[in-house]
Amino acid sequence: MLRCLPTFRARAARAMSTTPSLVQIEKKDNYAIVRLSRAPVNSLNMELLQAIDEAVQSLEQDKNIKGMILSSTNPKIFSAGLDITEMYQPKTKRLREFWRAFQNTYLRLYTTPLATVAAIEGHSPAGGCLLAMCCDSRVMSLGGPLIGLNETKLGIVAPFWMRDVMVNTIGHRETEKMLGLGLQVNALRGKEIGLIDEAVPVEQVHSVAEKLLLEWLSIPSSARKLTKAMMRDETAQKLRSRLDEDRSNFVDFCETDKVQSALAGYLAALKKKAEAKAAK
Ligand SMILES: CC/C=C\CCC/C=C/C(=O)SCCNC(=O)CCNC(=O)[C@H](O)C(C)(C)COP(=O)(O)OP(=O)(O)OC[C@H]1O[C@@H](n2cnc3c(N)ncnc32)[C@H](O)[C@@H]1OP(=O)(O)O
Repeated sequence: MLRCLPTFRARAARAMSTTPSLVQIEKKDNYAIVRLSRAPVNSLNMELLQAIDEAVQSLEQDKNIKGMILSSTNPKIFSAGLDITEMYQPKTKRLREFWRAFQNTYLRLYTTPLATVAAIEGHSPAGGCLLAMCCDSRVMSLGGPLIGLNETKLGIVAPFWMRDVMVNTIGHRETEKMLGLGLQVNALRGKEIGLIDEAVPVEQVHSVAEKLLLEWLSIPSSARKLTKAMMRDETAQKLRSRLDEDRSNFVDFCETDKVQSALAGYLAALKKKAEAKAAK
């Protein structure tokens, strides 16, 4: 048994060195850069959601770390939102675990005492937009990338807590339009409506994100954390008190024929677009 141990350890080490990590953490002096790293588009499957949750939790436990920049290893895509293949033709048990992972990741990121800034270089639809909105500030690159909650365009409905976070960020009327019409906007329009704090050329996204983070970190820490809690706890508590009900609503909705056929159509359209791109 003891003789097996080094072999087992060597295998585990090899596996760890070859399995790409879904989230990369780079620690700086008193903050970390957390890069989503699930090719090709950082679609949020259960494992990526759990990895984000664990990454934030581990940074919260590190006494030297006071803040984080949430970013992507893919400069063209921040995150494509929830992985649609998790919701299409699902197994109920996995679907339930997937939604719980989404709820947990939202609650962790929205209420973390760390100061958080989203550095958005590329597209950020739906669940990607939620991750960005959970941060204290958002910097986005000018030009092509779009951000927004586009769920209605897919024929699905965002849960109340995604709506609440958007209302807290851009107000009721703008949310009504963005959410109802499934709109995605570029950085300039995002800045006009308060969804984005800074719209800058792509090469400046990280330096401006760092500047914003340092501004948050210049505030006396306990005052900053208590104020964040005061602003956000009520919204988070609304979901905490209804976790199971929200999950049941999602699972029931997702498993309807109507939603399954909408997801099938959307996946087929994505595939067709990808094939046309590859053929060029
Ligand atoms: C029932 C549910 C009820 C309630 C849930 C409410 C909450 C839902 C939240 C969500 O997040 S839903 C997901 C919404 N996301 C989107 O609409 C984004 C869809 N994707 C795109 O628009 C584009 O892919 C892009 C992100 C702009 C990137 O474009 P690009 O041209 O760079 O890549 P391409 O489109 O070719 O995609 C590459 C590859 O990735 C697959 N893909 C893309 N997005 C997703 C996704 N969200 N889930 C799963 N897979 C995705 C795409 O099909 C291609 O795959 P292929 O290479 O195998 O063809």
